Order: sequence, then structure tokens, then C-alpha cells
Amino acid sequence: MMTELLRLDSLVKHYGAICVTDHVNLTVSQAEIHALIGPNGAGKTTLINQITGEVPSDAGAVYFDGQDITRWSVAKRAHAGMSRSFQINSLIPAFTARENVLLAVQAARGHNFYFFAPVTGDQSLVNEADGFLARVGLDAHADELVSKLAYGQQRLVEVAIAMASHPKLLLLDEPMAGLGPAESERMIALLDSLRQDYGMLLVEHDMDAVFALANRISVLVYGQVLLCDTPEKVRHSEIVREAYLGDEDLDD
Ligand SMILES: Nc1ncnc2c1ncn2[C@@H]1O[C@H](COP(=O)(O)OP(=O)(O)OP(=O)(O)O)[C@@H](O)[C@H]1O
Repeated sequence: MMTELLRLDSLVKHYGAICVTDHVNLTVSQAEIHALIGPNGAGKTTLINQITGEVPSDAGAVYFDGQDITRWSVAKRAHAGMSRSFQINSLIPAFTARENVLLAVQAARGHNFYFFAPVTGDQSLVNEADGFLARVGLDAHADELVSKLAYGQQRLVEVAIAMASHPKLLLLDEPMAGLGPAESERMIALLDSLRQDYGMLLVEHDMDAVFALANRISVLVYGQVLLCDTPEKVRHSEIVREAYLGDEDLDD
């Protein structure tokens, strides 16, 4: 049986009169990639923010790794093993790829050097950072300034940073956004290669990536989970086609 990592139990969030998260139930297991799809404004980002703790929930519960974390702070959830994919602007452009990952490794080890220079003299930290860079396929670019890296490579650095805290769950907010076809393929291959080591919640508009990676897909429309099923079932669901996919032909 797969170990359940994350459980959302009838989670609710209102903004004024609008119910942005409407009694959402969802689970993510170890070694599962669970994709969350839905049209713009469906509430995907809000839901991720409720999982990380950035947005407090109005009702319902969030369980992580067997504990009720509904009232936990962002920091405590991160410490317990949740990692959100960083946005590009969290990278430090004037630092190398290695130095950027090194800062995350230091932070994860509880060193308080985050706002100073990375400690390139500590070989065990450097080795660990290099390990994450190798895992995302950037070992040959460790010494390059992040500002000199291609956009797709910068996104890979973000994944290496997300891994640096040794999380159990990766929350990936549109990792394919802005990537070209070759870069997308590389990101898909990377996430596929990581699937045994993490549970992943993948918010993504790129349907090729979703269908290539997901074990299960939840379809969010107006804050409600319309359907949660295997990619095959979702692909052929009339409800999903009507409510979300419209005329888009998913059989190709
Ligand atoms: N802080 C806020 N105050 C008021 N309304 C908000 C707030 N944040 C989000 N909303 C509204 O909640 C709804 C869901 O937004 P959200 O960003 O979660 O959707 P989404 O599915 O992530 O969309 P997208 O795919 O475009 O990123 C939208 O109607 C949005 O306008």
C-alpha cells in the first residue's frame, strides 16, 4: 500500500462572497505525482497556498505525514517536509548555480548564513549542493552565474533548491511555464526521474506534461474538485470536456 503523505479534508476558503476553495478533498501519496488542473481562476494557486500555510483555511483540515497541520505556520510545515518550487526571482542572479543551491543546503542544515555569502569552504555542503545539481542535470553548469543560464536551466536550479531541504512532498506550481519544447521535455524527464523519492502535487496548464507524468489528476472548477481519477479516465470524461477542456481534443 502506498504511504499517504498529504490529505486535504473538506478544505474551504472564501474571499468575500466567493468560495474559492469549496470543500476540497485530495490526497497525495509517496511516489505519486498528483496533477491539479483547471481553468484560470479555478483556485489552484489558492489551494497550494492553503497547503503551504501562506493562506489560512476557513474550514476543513490539512494532514501531512499523519499529523493535523491545519494551524501550523509556513516554516513549521516546510521543516516537516513540504517544499514548494521556487519562483525564478528567488534565485540570486549574481551567484553561481552552485552558490544558489549551497544557500538552500545551508538553510536546510540550520546554518544562519542565508543573507551572507555561501560557505564554499565547507566541502560537505558543497558536495551536497553538487549532488542536487547533478540530479537535475546541471553538473556541467555549477560554476556559471545564474544570470548567464538559459531560462530552462534556471528552472532546474529551482528544483535543485526545492530538493535541498530533503522534503517528502514537492508542491510544483506550473514548472513548465515559459519553457520551450526541448526545455519542457527535460523538465518532464527530470520530474519523472524524481517520482520514486517524493510525493508531488503538480499544478500545470501544460496537458502534455500532465498526461505524461500524473498517476492521478484532480480537476478543479470554481473551487470544486469535479473529478479525481487516472489520466485515462480524465481524458475520456465527458464532464471534464464540457466543464473545462471545451473543444480541445485530448486524444491526440
Ligand atoms: N487575495 C485574494 N482576494 C480576493 N480574491 C482572490 C484572492 N486570491 C485569489 N482570489 C480569487 O480567487 C479565485 C481563484 O484564484 P487562483 O489564483 O487561486 O486561481 P488559479 O486556478 O490559480 O488561476 P490561474 O490558473 O490563473 O493561476 C479567482 O477568482 C481570484 O480572483
